[in-house]
Amino acid sequence: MKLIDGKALAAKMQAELKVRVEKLKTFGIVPGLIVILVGENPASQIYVRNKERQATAIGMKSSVLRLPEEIEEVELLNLIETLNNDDTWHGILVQLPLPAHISEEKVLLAITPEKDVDGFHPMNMGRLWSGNPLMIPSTPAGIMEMLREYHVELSGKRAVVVGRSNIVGKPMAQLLMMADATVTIAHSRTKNLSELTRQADILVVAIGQDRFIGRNDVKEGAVVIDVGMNRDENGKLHGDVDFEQVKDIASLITPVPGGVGPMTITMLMEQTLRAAERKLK
Ligand SMILES: NC(=O)C1=CN([C@@H]2O[C@H](COP(=O)(O)OP(=O)(O)OC[C@H]3O[C@@H](n4cnc5c(N)ncnc54)[C@H](OP(=O)(O)O)[C@@H]3O)[C@@H](O)[C@H]2O)C=CC1
Ligand SMILES: Nc1nc(=O)c2c([nH]1)NC[C@@H]1CN(c3ccc(C(=O)N[C@@H](CCC(=O)O)C(=O)O)cc3)C=[N+]21
Ligand SMILES: [Mg+2]
Repeated sequence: MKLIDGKALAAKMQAELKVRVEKLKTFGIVPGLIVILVGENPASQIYVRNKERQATAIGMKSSVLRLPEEIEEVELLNLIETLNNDDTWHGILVQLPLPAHISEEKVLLAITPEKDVDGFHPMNMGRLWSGNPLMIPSTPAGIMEMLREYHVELSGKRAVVVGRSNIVGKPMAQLLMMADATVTIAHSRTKNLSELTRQADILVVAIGQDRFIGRNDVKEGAVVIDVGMNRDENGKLHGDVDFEQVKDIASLITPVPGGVGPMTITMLMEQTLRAAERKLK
């Protein structure tokens, strides 16, 4: 078994991003990412702090707007409209999930697709699925970078993605398909899931179920990508894959933490930088 070190790859990419940021600054453009955080979700607080730290570390401008849980939907929509027209910000990210009284769909539609660094706007989703992407969701984008870095061959390989969310499972499947893998998407209603996952050369798991995938669910030599982030009662983080059970079966495997998570944040920075670089053209 070999570990896919997401943390190390993220650090390497950050150094490259820093050079691009400096270059852009010589043209008078400071790339900026603004994150909107509604309410007090403790997990979100951590991610948002990590994003701010990383943006600052590579020389980007970054700010977090912390809004009260009770904010009205229309206020949030107005704020997004203001940010859409503010040249300081090349990327706008609204941290999910949102409180129940705010429509996620309306909020995602309000962000101008050019600044939608998450790639969640229907136009960006549509562009990805039609094979002409503008912004790519950062978690699957980071996974593709990891597969590239570790020279994982995808063409003609059998890939199984477990989970069909708009932010991870679906875009992941499309990126793998664009790389010529044969892709199957599984979800909570899939029958004989284990039989399916055991056929995967590349197995991506994004379901939010603590250590759900075990030794009998993985083919010998498979590449296993674990997106899950599950915190146990002691505050310890676990993936959707039982790392201890699977590590000696997989040829390559991502740990949690230190795998997909750090790459997600770095790819967000990359998309923001790309949005800013487009201003030069
Ligand atoms: N490291 C990172 O950068 C990120 C990590 N995450 C983590 O990844 C996980 C998934 O996130 P997200 O995609 O947003 O989750 P969602 O809750 O939006 O989607 C979960 C998906 O998993 C499926 N699912 C749930 N239980 C099972 C099961 N027992 N068997 C098969 N499929 C199942 C669901 O099926 P159905 O559609 O039928 O309900 C659904 O499609 C979470 O742990 C999250 O914290 C998320 C984003 C980024
Ligand atoms: N609009 C929006 N965009 C997102 O990209 C988005 C979101 N909403 N909502 C929540 C999910 C989750 N997510 C993670 C980012 C980084 C880590 C990360 O850095 N994880 C570290 C550990 C962090 C820790 O210790 O808690 C690791 O895996 O090593 C994890 C999860 C982004 N998300
Ligand atoms: Mg979710």
